[in-house]
Amino acid sequence: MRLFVDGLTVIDSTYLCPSRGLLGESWIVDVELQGELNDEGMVFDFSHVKKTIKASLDLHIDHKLIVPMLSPAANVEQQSEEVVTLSCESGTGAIYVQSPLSAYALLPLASIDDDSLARYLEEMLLKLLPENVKGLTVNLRHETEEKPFYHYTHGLKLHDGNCQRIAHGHRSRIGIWVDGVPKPELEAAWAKRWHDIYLGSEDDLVSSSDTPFASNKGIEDSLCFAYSASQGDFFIAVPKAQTEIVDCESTVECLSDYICRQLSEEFPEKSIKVRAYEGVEKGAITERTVD
Ligand SMILES: Nc1nc2c(c(=O)[nH]1)N=C([C@H](O)[C@H](O)COP(=O)(O)OP(=O)(O)OP(=O)(O)O)CN2
Repeated sequence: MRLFVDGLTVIDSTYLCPSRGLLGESWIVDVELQGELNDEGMVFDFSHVKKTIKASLDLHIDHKLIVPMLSPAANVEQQSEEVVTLSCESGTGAIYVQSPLSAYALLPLASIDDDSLARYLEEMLLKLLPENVKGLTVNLRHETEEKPFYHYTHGLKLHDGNCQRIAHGHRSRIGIWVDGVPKPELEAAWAKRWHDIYLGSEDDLVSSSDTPFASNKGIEDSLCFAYSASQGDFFIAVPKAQTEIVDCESTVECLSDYICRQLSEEFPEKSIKVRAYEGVEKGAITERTVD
């Protein structure tokens, strides 16, 4: 017997890609369980499927920086029991991160893609399921709607949960209307501008000398951001060309307002509406009207 749950949860994380650097991603998770019926006539109660699998994904993968430990490009050093540093000479420049250990998912994989991550999750999650469940298939998918989107990585220092982690991210669609008319060309322009971007707040920008990376290779071509939050101290250095400094926090409300403000400057006589997503099926709307 096979049991399925589509769209069980969404993983919003960032992974290290040796060629493209830090990639914010949102994976919609579908699962299929293969097994025998238990005394209740079920393979596994849906509510337990949801709780068990979501809890494990939240603990081990969601809102983390996912690092393929078997890639020669990923250098991970444990500074103390709690603090870990990542260095990577990526195709887009040098990347350095220092965070609490809990902000990383250090996986025994050579690279991260939908397939390798799904196979890893199958192995990890099957161990949590009852004995009558003999197999598990995980399918990781993305939104299919044909709309421009960007991959962004960020951290919310003021968030009291896991969004404070300095390198987690999302794959996010963007909708723009000018005087009520949809503008696919502006949506595409923002998707291009924020393609594989790190969004750092102006308030968190620091000199490299105020980070543990001061003398690291390629640091002169990087921008550094740092802050302390309830989970610990966070530092990141990202290639300048892959970074945009925003004059606000990077909550989706502030980002949609930021995009709207920039468009209002570009089109001062026009009414603007921005619908910015944070991952899948959620986000914020900002509207500026002119009389
Ligand atoms: N109003 C807002 N709320 C939150 C924002 C935000 O910008 N505006 N941002 C975040 C985080 O950045 C986070 O990455 C969002 O992830 P989300 O999946 O929604 O968070 P949860 O893990 O709590 O939700 P689940 O989907 O149940 O995993 C948080 N909030």
